[in-house]
Amino acid sequence: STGSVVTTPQQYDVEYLTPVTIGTPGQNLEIDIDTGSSDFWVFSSETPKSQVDGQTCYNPNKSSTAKKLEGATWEIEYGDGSSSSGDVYLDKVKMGGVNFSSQAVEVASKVSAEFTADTNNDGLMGLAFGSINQVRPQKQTTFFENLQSSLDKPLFTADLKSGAPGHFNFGYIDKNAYTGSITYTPVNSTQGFWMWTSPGYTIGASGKFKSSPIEGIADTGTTLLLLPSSVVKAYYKNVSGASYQSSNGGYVFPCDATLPSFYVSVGDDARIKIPGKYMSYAPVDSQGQNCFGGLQTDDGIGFSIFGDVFLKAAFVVFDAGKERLGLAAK
Ligand SMILES: N#Cc1c(N)n[nH]c1N1CCCC1
Repeated sequence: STGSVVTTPQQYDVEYLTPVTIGTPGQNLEIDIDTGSSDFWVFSSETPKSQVDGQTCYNPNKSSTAKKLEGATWEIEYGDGSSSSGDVYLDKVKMGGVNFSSQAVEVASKVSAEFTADTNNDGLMGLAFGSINQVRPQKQTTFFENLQSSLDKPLFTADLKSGAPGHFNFGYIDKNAYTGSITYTPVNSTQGFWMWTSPGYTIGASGKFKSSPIEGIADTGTTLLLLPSSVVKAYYKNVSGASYQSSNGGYVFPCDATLPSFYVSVGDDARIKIPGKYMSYAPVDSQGQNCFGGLQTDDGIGFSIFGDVFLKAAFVVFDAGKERLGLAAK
């Protein structure tokens, strides 16, 4: 089998939302596919009304195929401090034309304010590795892991775009979705993530390559590109008026500043070009005078995060069959 589903950016490409259908009859939700976590959880009939602000809620009591996973509970806290928790049902899940009949659907009986405020987002589908799933007493496998053996190829691809809809595809590589060739690099999944190491980077079209291994995760659920502070400092030295502003929580610069492109090396002789315009995320003031950088530090995380600012510059193959990540220009 193969599947393909459209994913649509929200304002400033802060996140990408993807349609999914749960249960019988189908209940349609919009979720955030997150390759940086491994739980599929949704707003539900069990989420307190005070914590719901327009989200679509999955109601297992209205699904003839829903089965409660007795005794199972889950709770998750993300790196940004947001969190959610609840219990678990098994139900049919369909996305992009592929379906799995007994997917663990983690229904939220509590969500933090960040999720309540994210009014178009009905939940998260984690597509990292099941080893970091938060359901107890028994961890659950992800939607992709459940599909894997029935897919034509044991992989999925992400084609996120700047300010336009893109696609997640399952089980095949769309040759029309990228240019040139795909460079593959090993994935270390021991921490449960799609973790890989870039050999280094280049700042600007005429910049010199800096050999400096950067270990990080390919994470569609993180908006920005989070790299070591030495790299980030070196980049913003090239941006006039840029400074680290603790009040804004990161590097800020005049919105009319010229931003150099940033090249992330992959394997021995390939690199992904992030255009300068992707390196500006959003205005920090209502006048639109100063802008928050799309590149910020990975301080305190323990590894770098190749989030949407990077991923939307590439065609990305998440190849579980060969434990590798493929990257191509597009
Ligand atoms: N923090 C964080 C984070 C991450 N590193 N991957 N996905 C994350 N989130 C998904 C929804 C909220 C945060």
